[in-house]
Amino acid sequence: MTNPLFIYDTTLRDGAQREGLSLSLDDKLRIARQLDSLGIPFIEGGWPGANPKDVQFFWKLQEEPLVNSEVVAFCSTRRPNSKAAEDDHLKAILSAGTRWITLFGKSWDLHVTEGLQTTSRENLAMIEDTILFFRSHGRRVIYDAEHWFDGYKKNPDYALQTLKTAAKAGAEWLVFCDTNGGTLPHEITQIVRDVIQATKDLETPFPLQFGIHTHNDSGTAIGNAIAAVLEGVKMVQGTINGYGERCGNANLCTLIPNLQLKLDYDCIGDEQIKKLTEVSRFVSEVANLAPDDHAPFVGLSAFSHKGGIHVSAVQRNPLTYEHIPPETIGNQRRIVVSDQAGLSNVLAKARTFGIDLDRNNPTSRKILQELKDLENQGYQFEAAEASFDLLMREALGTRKTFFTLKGFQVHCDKSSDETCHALATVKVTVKGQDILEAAEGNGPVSALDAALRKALMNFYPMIAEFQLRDYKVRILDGGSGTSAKTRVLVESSNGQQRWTTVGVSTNIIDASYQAVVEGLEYGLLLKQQETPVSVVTVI
Ligand SMILES: CC(=O)SCCNC(=O)CCNC(=O)[C@H](O)C(C)(C)COP(=O)(O)OP(=O)(O)OC[C@H]1O[C@@H](n2cnc3c(N)ncnc32)[C@H](O)[C@@H]1OP(=O)(O)O
Ligand SMILES: CC(=O)C(=O)O
Repeated sequence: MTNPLFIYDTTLRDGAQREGLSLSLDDKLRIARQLDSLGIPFIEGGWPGANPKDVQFFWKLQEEPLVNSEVVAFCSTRRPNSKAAEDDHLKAILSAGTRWITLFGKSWDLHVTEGLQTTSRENLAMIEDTILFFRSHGRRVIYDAEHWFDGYKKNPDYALQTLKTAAKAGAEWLVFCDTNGGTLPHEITQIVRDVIQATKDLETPFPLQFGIHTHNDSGTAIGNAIAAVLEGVKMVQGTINGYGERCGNANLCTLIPNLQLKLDYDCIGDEQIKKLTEVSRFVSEVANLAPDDHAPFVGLSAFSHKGGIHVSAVQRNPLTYEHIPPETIGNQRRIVVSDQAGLSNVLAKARTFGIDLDRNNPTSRKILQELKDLENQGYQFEAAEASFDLLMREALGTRKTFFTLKGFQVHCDKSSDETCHALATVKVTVKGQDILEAAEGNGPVSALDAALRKALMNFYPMIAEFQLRDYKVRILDGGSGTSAKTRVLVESSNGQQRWTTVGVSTNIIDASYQAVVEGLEYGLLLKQQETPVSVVTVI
């Protein structure tokens, strides 16, 4: 490593302080193993003693240790007017069995007097005593200087005393924390520069190393961390997907590529950085939070091209509209079709569907025109690529007819016990036979879906595997009241793949019907397809 930078992940501790995020013991262990495989040097696992789950987490890792990463226990300094050696909270930290402990202490005198309700002198004693206690038990200490920047701005002399106390007591890393997230990058630059200068001649048991821990309350967590790195800090703390207290922490999925690919620091291996997108999505899945499609580097849309001008150019040379090759961090380029499209979008999309289409084929323009006309009527194909694939096949005369719809009826009634019942009847022609089927459902769409499946099941038994996974409705021109147009997006699945179809009508049942029918048709088409097409998401 020529330019090492130590990444410190706190997803399992500060990340878990995000409102709405709750990780079970098993979730924490699964995430830790992913971070380990990513080669993150330090993983903060939690605060042993704060809750039973965090205690068990460390015990489990003692049984099956991580391979690449150091797991770190987190805690505060001892309580005021006590002894570290007699503090049960600190004993619980030792029992976690980690080599490294991260200890946070107060840098801001306001927190000492108001938060801890103690004296400035006692706070220094708490920092020193706790670090000496851990060192006497052979532990290595990272010192998180909580509220560093706010404390330094208000009372630089006292803030420096706290930091020097930690360094002299034997903390190996001093981490500047922007705990309230209110600091801006130019302030970080100046303060980090001044403090490194002010401590350069300090006599300490270990050579001093500095770190940075930023929060995103001002939207500058990434810029702040980079500013500190450019001033010489060698540890960067953050979380996967930027999860964390309030507005979150510095997002490691953004920081790592910036530091490694643009600033040439060695953070994780070149092969491991290719797993970043996968790890980001894995963590959001385990955390049960929808992934941010527009997240830099790892978001689904981070390398999606929608405007026709962009698509045309990016196909000639990706550098025209991409800041890095998406594969570097395991993401991929996507071409989106919409009313912003040009012929380039249509041709690129055709290729991903396995359809042979070129610029000189007059059908290409016809498809583009139809796309724009339908989008003008309210269809949205960027979210419903399966319907766009069917539209192309229709235009080219290659759309296969699995069944022909003759019509449907839906009855809904609400009984005196307040429950709603729906009954749907469908008429279809399949392989030359006319079929009439009826089914009930808890609503008109589920009744229609059930009746259609019943009608088709004998001819296409694979329909039993298909599921309607998601159903989204949007009113397009709300000002028109009950005659407004409705767009329905239906996501279907066959257990291995997912695809989305769209329907638009002034009647919500008709719009749903179009989307459900195309969903079934596309599922049947996929079963016939020899090679998988990229319109579907592999589950
Ligand atoms: C900047 C950060 O993110 S720090 C991490 C914050 N994370 C968390 O708080 C999550 C885990 N915390 C917990 O489970 C609990 O708060 C515990 C177990 C730590 C403490 O619980 P309790 O004993 O019930 O105390 P409570 O949460 O009400 O208050 C915090 C106490 O810690 C004290 N404290 C705060 N910071 C420090 C510090 N650096 N050193 C010593 N004590 C501290 C406070 O003064 C307060 O003490 P008091 O109880 O004597 O008033
Ligand atoms: C330690 C920590 O999480 C903070 O100061 O934000």
